[in-house]
Amino acid sequence: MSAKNPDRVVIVGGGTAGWMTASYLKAAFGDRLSVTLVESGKIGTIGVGEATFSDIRHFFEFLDLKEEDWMPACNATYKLAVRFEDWRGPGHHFYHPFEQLRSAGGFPLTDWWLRNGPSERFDKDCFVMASLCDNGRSPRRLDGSLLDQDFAEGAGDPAGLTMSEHQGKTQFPYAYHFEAALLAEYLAGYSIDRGVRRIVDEVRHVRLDERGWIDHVVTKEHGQIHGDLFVDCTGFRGVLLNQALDVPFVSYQDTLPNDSAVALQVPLDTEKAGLRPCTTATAQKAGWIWTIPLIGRIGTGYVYAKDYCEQEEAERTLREFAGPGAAEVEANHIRMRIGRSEQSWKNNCVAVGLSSGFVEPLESTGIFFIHHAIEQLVKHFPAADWHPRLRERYNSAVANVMDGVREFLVVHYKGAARDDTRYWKDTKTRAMPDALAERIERWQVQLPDSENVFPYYHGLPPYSYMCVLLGTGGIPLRPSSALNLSDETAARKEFAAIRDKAKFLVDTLPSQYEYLAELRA
Ligand SMILES: Cc1cc2nc3c(=O)[nH]c(=O)nc-3n(C[C@H](O)[C@H](O)[C@H](O)COP(=O)(O)OP(=O)(O)OC[C@H]3O[C@@H](n4cnc5c(N)ncnc54)[C@H](O)[C@@H]3O)c2cc1C
Ligand SMILES: N[C@@H](Cc1c[nH]c2cc(Cl)ccc12)C(=O)O
Repeated sequence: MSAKNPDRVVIVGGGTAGWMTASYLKAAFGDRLSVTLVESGKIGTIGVGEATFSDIRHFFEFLDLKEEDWMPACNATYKLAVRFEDWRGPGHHFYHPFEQLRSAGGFPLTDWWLRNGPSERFDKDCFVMASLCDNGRSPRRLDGSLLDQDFAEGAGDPAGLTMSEHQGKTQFPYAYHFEAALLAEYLAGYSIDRGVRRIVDEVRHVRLDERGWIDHVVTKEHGQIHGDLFVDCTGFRGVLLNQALDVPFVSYQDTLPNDSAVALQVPLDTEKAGLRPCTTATAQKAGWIWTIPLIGRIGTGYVYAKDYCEQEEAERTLREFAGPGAAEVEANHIRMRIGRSEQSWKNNCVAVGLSSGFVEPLESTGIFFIHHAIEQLVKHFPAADWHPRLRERYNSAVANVMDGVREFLVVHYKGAARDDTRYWKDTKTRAMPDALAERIERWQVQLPDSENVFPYYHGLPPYSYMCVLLGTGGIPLRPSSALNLSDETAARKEFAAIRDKAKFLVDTLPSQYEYLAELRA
């Protein structure tokens, strides 16, 4: 056992996970930590991964990066919500926004809405963001100020807290869309400027010592690369953790059958088309299509289950959906490994990114998983004794985040009212994660709250569950019985205030295109 604290990190993989890890570790430990990143020049990155959680702002803040520093370089746009289309039935849409749910008389507005909502749109009645999305508004004014002082940036949040310690405080009003490859490139420049050594080469062998810990990796042209801690960012291959250290992979496929995707990058005249400030997930016969508006192009892709749809049919469906602008664009077909490694940290090897785990991008969680993993790695960084408790706590936090998100995604399918194809019919009878069936039973009598959703931190607050259940429409819900005896004056006032604020914001905010054109000028 080494007598010194580990201070040499070797990262294998140069995708979003690799460069997010390298840049964050450098920002955390500076020159006290040596970081080497090895990435193959021949094995491509996954090439997708463009929408995020709002928490990602803490990543950029930690690196001391402002929006004007990185957004133009990554063709980035704002994301106020996910817009779900055709999940309840043809022509229906609803939003899952970045906006705290208000209460009246001690009960969430959604309870009051179920009892006697002002309209058939719970999202427009309970959240201002739904109106901003419907009208293509920017979350910032042309002077750069945020849309509303209610969303004060970081108000009262001490700097440096991890995401899990932020949840439940001010819900920041937006996330981002960006070109994954451009972000990786930007972070590579940031990292190399701060002393990260980049080696473009393929790792051919992983050499273990007598304890089964990684002693070094052997590359094709740069020989042996030694280190103390090895970070596996090799994507779905899991070259270090799953292959060399033989850590099993726990599949989620029995509950989430979507295992394939086909993606297109469709050129876009942004000025002519405008910029919808949200990700769109449009339900299809055997899955759903994502639409992510970027500067200059639309990122779009069909996530589907190969047991219900051949890849040729999936590509045809996507091309028809994307329209003539996609005619000359090459399709990127992807097989997705759905699930997580049994443990993401074994001995002196930590997996971050697809090598650690992945679920379909329905709620844009891949980069959230990376960010969470890196924060937790810093929080549990080993000392000379490599205390196993640190690894155990890390593995538990990472496993819970992925298991919790998996459960949240299953709720989308269990709740989807549409049942027009074998795929959608099967969603209702498919296996569920343990305890979810009981949770769904309870939600039909008492809406989701902090006591009856997945019990460990997984990045999603109870109101996210409310949005999905109310939006998909397939699970019968009812308001708290206490409202039968409650005065609804306060709720009526709250609904009126939301309606008035939404109208004011739509009337006074610039379009997203107008704001970003200024930012890029
Ligand atoms: C269809 C799809 C849509 C997605 N959409 C989103 C989204 O909207 N939002 C989101 O947050 N996430 C999304 N994701 C997830 C996101 O793409 C990934 O989390 C992110 O790109 C991280 O990928 P990675 O760096 O782990 O792996 P990769 O991008 O696959 O990178 C792997 C790296 O390892 C290197 N490598 C592999 N083997 C070796 C070797 N032997 N030697 C040296 N180098 C090696 C490769 O060269 C590459 O650099 C999506 C994923 C898929 C599949
Ligand atoms: N911590 C997450 C939770 C969240 C709250 N609203 C949304 C909406 C969507 Cl589309 C994803 C995630 C979330 C965050 O603040 O990003």
